[in-house]
Amino acid sequence: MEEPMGRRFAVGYALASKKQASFIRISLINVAKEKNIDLIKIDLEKPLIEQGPFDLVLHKIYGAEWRQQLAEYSAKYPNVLIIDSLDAIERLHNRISMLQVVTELNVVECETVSFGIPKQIAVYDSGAMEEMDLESEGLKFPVIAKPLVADGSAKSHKMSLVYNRDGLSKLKPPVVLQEFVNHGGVIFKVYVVGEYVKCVKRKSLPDVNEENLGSLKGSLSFSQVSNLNNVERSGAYYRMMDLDDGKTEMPPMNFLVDIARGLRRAMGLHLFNFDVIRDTRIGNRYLVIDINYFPGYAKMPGYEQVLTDFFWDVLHKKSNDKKDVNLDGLKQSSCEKEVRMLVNNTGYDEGHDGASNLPISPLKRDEKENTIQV
Ligand SMILES: Nc1ncnc2c1ncn2[C@@H]1O[C@H](COP(=O)(O)OP(=O)(O)OP(=O)(O)O)[C@@H](O)[C@H]1O
Ligand SMILES: O=P(O)(O)O[C@H]1[C@H](OP(=O)(O)O)[C@@H](OP(=O)(O)O)[C@@H](O)[C@@H](O)[C@@H]1OP(=O)(O)O
Ligand SMILES: [Mg+2]
Ligand SMILES: [Mg+2]
Repeated sequence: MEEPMGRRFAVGYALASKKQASFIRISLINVAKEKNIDLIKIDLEKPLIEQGPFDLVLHKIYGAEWRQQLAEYSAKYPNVLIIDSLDAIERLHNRISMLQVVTELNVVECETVSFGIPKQIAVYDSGAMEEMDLESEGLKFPVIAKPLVADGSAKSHKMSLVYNRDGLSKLKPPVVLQEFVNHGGVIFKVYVVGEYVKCVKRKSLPDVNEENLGSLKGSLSFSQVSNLNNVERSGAYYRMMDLDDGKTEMPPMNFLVDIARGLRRAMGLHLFNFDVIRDTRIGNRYLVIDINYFPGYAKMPGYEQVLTDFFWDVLHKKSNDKKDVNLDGLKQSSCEKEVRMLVNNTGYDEGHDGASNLPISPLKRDEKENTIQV
């Protein structure tokens, strides 16, 4: 049912100051305002329960205390929407569980494009690292070593490209050792906002020539752009990273939309992006290498409208794309044959949300958690 004329909605946001500075721009506040949506800062110094009331809480804050605050808030205001559930978000804090979900999505009968994840293993301590036999794990040098924990800390973005055993010995477990896949120095970042999907290409690590491996020293450390300081993260930086070479072919959009939809449902999340590379050995094989909760949306041109539309949709409990929610039948094929995204080997059948095992219906409230189902 439509809200009465003039009804305003309060969206509370709980964000770290860096995130707030990049995301809550005056332009976003104004576009939202035009749609009767007021964006209101949640004061993290005060108990959440004393603030609001909000129709929707948007957050990128972690930890037991915040979890408790959200639970109390939901209990006091059973109708508040919390986007997204902390349990669902926290699956992304471990680089194994983060990508596991990708392997549980299945594209049936698509001959032209395929997707997956690079081979990877977690190493939990130095002893295990010393004994590590990459080959028996199905890996070979070079590998990329990533902190197992991906909690947004500076540490969690510190990576190394490891060329040989010497490089392995310098790593500080727990880490994930991931197959380094040559991908032509281009990464595709796929931004998801509910049902909206946008792909951009950026510069990535250059290919490694295996013939040169012997001459390279143990490892090369680097850190991802998300932890550069504000000067380094200026517009000029992103212009430099944006790849407008005109020659890199984008992955098929409907293929990405299928993956995005599958991930959204399997993870029970609305706001995330995923990084995709094209395996140059195989051609049309795409690998998901990273999934991030509530990424840097402000880098998307027109993000104000996209986010406002999303808020409006969820606040009005409507779905733009009902067929998207109804998983019966085969639709939106990624290739000429029909493609079906299924959450397999989880025991969930169609019409279920792999993350919460609750039946899916269009943006319906989960009364227990005050989250909405995707
Ligand atoms: N398996 C891989 N093969 C080749 N290059 C990779 C691989 N994994 C990561 N990279 C490169 O390393 C970069 C950092 O990796 P990743 O995206 O996993 O780190 P992150 O710190 O989680 O990044 P973000 O800031 O997006 O959260 C990627 O953007 C890509 O350039
Ligand atoms: O800060 P930016 O705008 O670059 O956004 C980055 C975001 O940092 P922030 O949430 O602290 O802002 C990162 O979050 P954490 O992993 O560190 O939690 C991660 O999501 C990156 O992938 C985002 O970069 P993008 O993928 O969009 O290029
Ligand atoms: Mg990344
Ligand atoms: Mg990441």
